[in-house]
Amino acid sequence: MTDTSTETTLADLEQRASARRDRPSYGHDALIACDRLVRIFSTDGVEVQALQGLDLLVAQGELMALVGASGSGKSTLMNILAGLDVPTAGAASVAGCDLLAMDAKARLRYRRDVVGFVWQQTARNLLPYLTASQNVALPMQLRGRSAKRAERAESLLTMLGVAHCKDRRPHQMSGGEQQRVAIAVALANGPSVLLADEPTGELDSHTAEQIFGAFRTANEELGTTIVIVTHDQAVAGEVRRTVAIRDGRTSTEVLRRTHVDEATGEESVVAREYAMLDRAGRLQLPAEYTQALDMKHRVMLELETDHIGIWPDISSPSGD
Ligand SMILES: Nc1ncnc2c1ncn2[C@@H]1O[C@H](COP(=O)(O)OP(=O)(O)OP(=O)(O)O)[C@@H](O)[C@H]1O
Repeated sequence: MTDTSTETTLADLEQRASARRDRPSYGHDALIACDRLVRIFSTDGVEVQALQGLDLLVAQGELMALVGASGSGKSTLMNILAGLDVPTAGAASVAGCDLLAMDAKARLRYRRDVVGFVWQQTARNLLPYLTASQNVALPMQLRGRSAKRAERAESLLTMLGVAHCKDRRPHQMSGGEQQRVAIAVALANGPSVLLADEPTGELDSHTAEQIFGAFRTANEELGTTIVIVTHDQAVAGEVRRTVAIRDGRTSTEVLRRTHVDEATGEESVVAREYAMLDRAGRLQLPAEYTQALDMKHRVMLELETDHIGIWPDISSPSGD
């Protein structure tokens, strides 16, 4: 006699297929969604895999930082998100724009209206022969906006604390003032996302703090989603979420939340580090952890009710 209870019927298969179809896609509710992003550069027959299947989700209204060693892929990712470069494989979308499918016209519109960027080199952000106000008005002019350009430029400069620079050209401003004007330029057309690649790299720590304050103001007052690449630990420590990139992939993430002591009412920021788990179940263990326990090619796993234990392979003493 056959056991019909374990048999899969055609109806079961159809139901499973339709459940898979109806499942929300990866990152469907995120403003920025990078899914297994790959970028390979080929120069003189040598291939460099700058991004090796990077996953990243950023929610609307977030202010977050990206950190990582030199060469880990941060600028490559930023250039892709800025619409200046195209990934080799994977998927990436920002505010509903598919970054792999845009034609030249859509790409231009994307760079003008959807994203704003601030670069490390202060000189790259502003035109030297225009005043601060004219620099901020320029993106609006290029978009064909004729009314209230000067008014909006002035209100952005005021919001970022550099109204006193409105009639000055870049060489008449300090590095910090130039970067704050650069943030105003990036915000001119009301982008959904502001990207900043090492915006405080050329500045001292006090000025860097002021620049970070300007990003926070933009985030809080305009609701702009902001992603900042930084080497600056002080900047990274100011945001709620810092994602670390290692070898072209997101590896760990630090989340910070405000804790209020019940007895004293005192507020403190509690930071917690997490490892990233991708959809295939891959986990990157921090090198310090694996080295401390001499974990090499294999580890033992055990599923407990509320956690998974990971042990070194004791079957061979060296783990080899
Ligand atoms: N246009 C290019 N052609 C060839 N290789 C490139 C190119 N751009 C980046 N790379 C390589 O890709 C890898 C990642 O570079 P990327 O500039 O994204 O790193 P990064 O994390 O921004 O580094 P840094 O902090 O030093 O700016 C590096 O190995 C780099 O040499």
